[in-house]
Amino acid sequence: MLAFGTIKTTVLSFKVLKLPSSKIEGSRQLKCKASKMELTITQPDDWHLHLRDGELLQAVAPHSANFFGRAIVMPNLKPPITSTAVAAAYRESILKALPADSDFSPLMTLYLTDTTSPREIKLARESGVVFAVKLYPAGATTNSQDGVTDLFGKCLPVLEEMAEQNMPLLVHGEVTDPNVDVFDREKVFIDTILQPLIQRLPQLKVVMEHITTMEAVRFVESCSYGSVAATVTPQHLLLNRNAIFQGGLQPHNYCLPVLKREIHRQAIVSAVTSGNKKFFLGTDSAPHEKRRKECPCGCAGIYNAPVAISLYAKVFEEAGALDKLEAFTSFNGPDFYGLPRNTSKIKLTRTPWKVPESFSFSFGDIVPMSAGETLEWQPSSI
Ligand SMILES: NC(=O)N[C@@H](CC(=O)O)C(=O)O
Ligand SMILES: [Zn+2]
Ligand SMILES: [Zn+2]
Repeated sequence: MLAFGTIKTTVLSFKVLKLPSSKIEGSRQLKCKASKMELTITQPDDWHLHLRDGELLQAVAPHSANFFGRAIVMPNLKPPITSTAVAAAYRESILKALPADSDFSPLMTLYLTDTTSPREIKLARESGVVFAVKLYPAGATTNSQDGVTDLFGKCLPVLEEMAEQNMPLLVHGEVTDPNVDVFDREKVFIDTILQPLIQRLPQLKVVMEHITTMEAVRFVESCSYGSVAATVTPQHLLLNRNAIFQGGLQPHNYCLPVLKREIHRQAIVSAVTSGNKKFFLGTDSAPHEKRRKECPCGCAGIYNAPVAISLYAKVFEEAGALDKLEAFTSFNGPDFYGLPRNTSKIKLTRTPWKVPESFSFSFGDIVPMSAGETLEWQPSSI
């Protein structure tokens, strides 16, 4: 796996110590010593998470519940979560999969199809358990075969109802036209779907999920605050497309949208570490069994739940922007969704720890992002 730049402990400590206290949200929370450093932040939420179902859900839910307060749970199960009733049942099974003392709160989403009705959106809003609707262009990614074939042709009444109900639309922003190069699919989606959509329905709240390009950064920056935002994954902040081919084919670095060139990675890092409130944490942690990744026609998706907070801290540290980490992990998301910020805190300690090569379960193994690597920051609850 590629690492861009090294962690410069002395430089970092110097930078943090030098920050004017007015620039550090709750500067008393940053305690620096020469060799050890500790950071206390409001508990983060994950605004894009795949928890799956069945034994996979049982296996992965505790990893997210360890340090995240809430998560927007993706609906791309088989069959997909297309109604509020099914979303409520799925929520119950997630709660059952959590450790007994967990306060983790799953925020459910509906999977938009060509036949979703405006009435379903009303039901979703009234339920209090559904917080967004997810657009998968049919064929764009894992379990998207029931997704939308023609957004403007089939879904306008539903989108109008969503705007009315203040129900956010979350988008997997890639076109599926096989003639469009796989590295250009996000950019073309912005030009042909997203721009026209926000022009047509400026009231609709849209989250561009897992952005991967400088064009997406610019698009989100150009939209007004509160109408369009973006989630950002650890992999799109830390890796460029070389990581898919480094020393041989690396299936555990394959996700969708696919990793892009280094200039795109840098644009995303600049955007999130600038403190812009339109960008927030969404891991897109997407577990697949090892044998479904390491095979011909392997699945897209990176399992990063166990390492995500450490990796985000690494990105902000390398950019000299640890003072902006908390807003990205814990404020910008709830502010955009109109939800309260968490009140509990977590601690990040500079305690190097080795990421397991894999997690073993009765049904098989799951390989996490950064498997076998040593990470500097270790989260713990307070
Ligand atoms: N990101 C991925 O590569 N895969 C996700 C689907 C998605 O978020 O597009 C999955 O569900 O496996
Ligand atoms: Zn996606
Ligand atoms: Zn996803």
